[in-house]
Amino acid sequence: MSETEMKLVVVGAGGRMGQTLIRTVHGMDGVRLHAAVERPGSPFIGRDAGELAGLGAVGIPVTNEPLAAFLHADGVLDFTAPAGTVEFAGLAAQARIVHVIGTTGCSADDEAKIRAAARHARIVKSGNMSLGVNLMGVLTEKAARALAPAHWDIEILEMHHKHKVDAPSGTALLLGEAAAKGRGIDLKDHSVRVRDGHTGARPQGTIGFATLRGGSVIGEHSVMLAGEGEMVTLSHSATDRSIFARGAVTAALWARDQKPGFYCMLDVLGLN
Ligand SMILES: NC(=O)C1=CN([C@@H]2O[C@H](COP(=O)(O)OP(=O)(O)OC[C@H]3O[C@@H](n4cnc5c(N)ncnc54)[C@H](OP(=O)(O)O)[C@@H]3O)[C@@H](O)[C@H]2O)C=CC1
Ligand SMILES: O=C(O)C1=N[C@H](C(=O)O)C[C@H](O)C1
Repeated sequence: MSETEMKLVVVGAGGRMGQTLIRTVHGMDGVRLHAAVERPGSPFIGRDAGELAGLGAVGIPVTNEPLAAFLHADGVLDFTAPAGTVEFAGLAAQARIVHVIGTTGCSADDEAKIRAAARHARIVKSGNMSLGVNLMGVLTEKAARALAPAHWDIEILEMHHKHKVDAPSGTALLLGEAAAKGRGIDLKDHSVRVRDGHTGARPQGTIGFATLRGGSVIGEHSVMLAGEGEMVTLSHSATDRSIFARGAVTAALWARDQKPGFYCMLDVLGLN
């Protein structure tokens, strides 16, 4: 075990991403699992984090005490739920450590609290931590900019597993923000998130979202740019959650050398 290895805490350790993160930290150089956290009352408390993730015992029992876990750590990997993420951002600020946030579905109020915590913590937050989706964001921005004068329509389609609780996905919103940036407009004033009944014709300049849920789909996203008689589609398929976990660990290692502040994956990947 090296002294320079970054000591990481996985919060939401029993979740789909929590277990993937534990396996990924175990398999990557330069990092090691320092603690694993779940909420009080969780059936996972006290279980060995490695056994939970299918690795065999690693000697780290899951705890429900995040502050104690953060105090001697270098960073936190957080794919949980908005209320937990806001709490963990405050604790990461107290501990002056890195907080990598993959949690989606945060409200504007949650975002403001997370940004306030970034005065003391080094926070990296993204609706999608994969290299492929962040590249797709850059391509979407470029395509939207190039096609704006021709008034092509932009629609964003996503599909996820049946357990997902927020919509549109964080990725769909990230891609929508990229399209809006390319067009030089504010997404919140131009997005159409629901269509039902007699909607009337599509208002020009809007960015539409459509959401599908079912089965075990990890994450499918398409940006459709539709003109008269032709269409360009950019798409991304996630076939393994380790793409998000590897991105999160890469973000933690990058943020270790940054000043306190709020960053995104484009900063980490040098795509900004
Ligand atoms: N940015 C990205 O690249 C990605 C983001 N995500 C996002 O990550 C989040 C989690 O996804 P997923 O792993 O599928 O969800 P899961 O429901 O499988 O896992 C979430 C885990 O976090 C736990 N949790 C929730 N609140 C707290 C808290 N306050 N303290 C401690 N533990 C807590 C849950 O416990 P309990 O069950 O008891 O509530 C659960 O074990 C979602 O917001 C999802 O959209 C997912 C993949 C990629
Ligand atoms: O909940 C998920 O599973 C995922 N959530 C993220 C999102 O909301 O975009 C990222 C990924 O698509 C998986």
